[in-house]
Amino acid sequence: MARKEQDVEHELPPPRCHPLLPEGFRQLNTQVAGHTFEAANTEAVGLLQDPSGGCVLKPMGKPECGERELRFYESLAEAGASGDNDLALLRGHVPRFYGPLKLVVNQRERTFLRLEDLTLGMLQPCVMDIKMGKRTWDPESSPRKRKLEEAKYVMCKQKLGLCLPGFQVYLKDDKDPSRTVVLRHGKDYGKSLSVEGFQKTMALFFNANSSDFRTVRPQTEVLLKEVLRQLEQILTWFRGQRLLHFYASSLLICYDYSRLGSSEKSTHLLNGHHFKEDKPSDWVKVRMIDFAHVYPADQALPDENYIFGLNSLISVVHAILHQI
Ligand SMILES: Nc1ncnc2c1ncn2[C@@H]1O[C@H](COP(=O)(O)OP(=O)(O)OP(=O)(O)O)[C@@H](O)[C@H]1O
Ligand SMILES: O=P(O)(O)O[C@@H]1[C@H](O)[C@H](O)[C@@H](OP(=O)(O)O)[C@H](OP(=O)(O)O)[C@H]1O
Repeated sequence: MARKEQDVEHELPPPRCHPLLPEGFRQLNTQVAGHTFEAANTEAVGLLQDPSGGCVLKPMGKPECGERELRFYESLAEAGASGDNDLALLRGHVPRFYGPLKLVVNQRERTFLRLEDLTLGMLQPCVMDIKMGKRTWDPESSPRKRKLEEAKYVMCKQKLGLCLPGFQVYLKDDKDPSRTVVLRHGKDYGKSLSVEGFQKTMALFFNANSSDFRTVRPQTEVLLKEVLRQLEQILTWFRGQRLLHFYASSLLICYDYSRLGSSEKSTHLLNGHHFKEDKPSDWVKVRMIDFAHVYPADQALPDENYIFGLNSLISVVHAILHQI
């Protein structure tokens, strides 16, 4: 049966401008936050998708930010070759990196970072970008940038060490359960959230408010437990490392709504053979993204700023799990 879908919220509309892109590439229509294409400014560039390569392409933006992010991914690649150190262990928590690529976009050559598409294979991708830490300005920020950052997302950021620049979620339409709706919100919504609003939004994102408990609940529980498992692994990494401090970096939580509806083991077709598979990590991904402001750790101290946000996030997800 054909799936019926409908957009219900339009604060964060799907991209409607038409940048000149090289053949085979398209705008990443699951991009929920960050720098985007703009109809009136051909210099503004968002993320691209290379559907044949299974990757997304992130433009290197402001020179110092782009260079820092490239160096970060390159240092991880080098560490990977040399084994079991903190940098090598971090590779499991970030998208795979396939190197830089020059592309001509809007008639100008730009460099992109090729990254694993975290939504790859998801039929109905739910995506949430959560920016981590009370402090989102880096050690080289001007007093002006620092002030700007401190004035944003104030209600959540200062209490939880978290803020919500954007998300999209598939939901069952309350009025017509045979329909699925897509809800998208951007940074204006995130900036308006109180702590309570943040908690409610998280529950909504995990489809944990659904009145359709009988069918949805078992898989919602699987989803929440898997998110917690991946968050705990990231926390373990942060507790052990003294190398890096992450400012204005995000966690991207992605899951496939189409896997939420059934608690039965799903069967997939591979090379004509059906096989059973029920690995939540296949359809739930929590990864660190956005490394434009990663710095060597000050005095080799742990990144308490990030750890504080991560602990809050774990508490919020735990509370949702216990209330379903
Ligand atoms: N590896 C990925 N796979 C899938 N989607 C991604 C990936 N990386 C980024 N995205 C999407 O792109 C968005 C923006 O990513 P990112 O935060 O890296 O960009 P940015 O322009 O540096 O953001 P900011 O303006 O906060 O600095 C994310 O919210 C997410 O929707
Ligand atoms: O959340 P908002 O209000 O969108 O604010 C943006 C956010 O802080 C981004 O992280 C930052 O990009 P960088 O991380 O690349 O600095 C961007 O700076 P910019 O406008 O100078 O690009 C800000 O505008």
